[in-house]
Amino acid sequence: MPTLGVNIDHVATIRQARQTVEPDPVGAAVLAELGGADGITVHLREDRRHIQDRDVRLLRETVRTHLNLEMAATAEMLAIALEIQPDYVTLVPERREEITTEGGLDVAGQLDNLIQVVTQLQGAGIPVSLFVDAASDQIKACAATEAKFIELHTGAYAEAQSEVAIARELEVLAQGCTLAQKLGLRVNAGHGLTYWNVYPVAQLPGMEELNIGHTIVSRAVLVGLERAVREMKAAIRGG
Ligand SMILES: CC(=O)[C@@H](O)[C@H](O)COP(=O)(O)O
Ligand SMILES: NCC(=O)COP(=O)(O)O
Repeated sequence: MPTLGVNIDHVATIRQARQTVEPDPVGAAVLAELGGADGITVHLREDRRHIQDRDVRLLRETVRTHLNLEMAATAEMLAIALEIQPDYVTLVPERREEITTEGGLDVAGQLDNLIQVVTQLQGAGIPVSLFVDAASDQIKACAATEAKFIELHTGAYAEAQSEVAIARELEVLAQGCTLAQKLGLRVNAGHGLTYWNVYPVAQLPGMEELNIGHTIVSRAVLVGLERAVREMKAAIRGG
């Protein structure tokens, strides 16, 4: 059964709506861990629309499970990661105009750059995960970078409407999961997962960790973060 990385980006979204100091993502991480989170994930975006550098620095000191820093593969973010030393880094694509992450990282199209970034991070003792679509060319390119993990982008599965489309997208994820493991990659997944669609993804053989944020924070606004995390852990178990 996969573990749960709770992405607390959107706690910071509420804070940034007023450019104020609450709710504090650092406090949210404590409550998420009390609710059973196996890790904390934050996306330090180039535009700082939600998580701030201050949040990442404090989370490094306070997170008791593991801290996963999502970031673009840029010189700025590489320097921050090497300084703060998260438990692992997930390299994700970023476009300023996007509402949220729209697709997987094009590893095949920027292999030389990503090999350099992965080598520097893992050389500094920080394992790297690459956030990719479950496309065989992308997964093969991930293996070429010698990154330890991939994170399968579950957006297409989450957005599928019909039973046929859901089944098709789940099969794509399953094939990607199998190929990745054959190539020696460890497999995580995330993006758009909810209490209602998470269980089939959790069931994929070899799935290690699910990174889930928006749906948990959405529920937490109504019932509290500890309970929202506890209920997501149960949903992952099929409860
Ligand atoms: C990579 C991914 O799917 C999310 O973890 C990412 O954080 C989405 O960006 P926002 O949190 O800004 O929506
Ligand atoms: N990488 C996925 C993640 O961290 C959370 O994505 P979402 O659940 O907020 O869509």
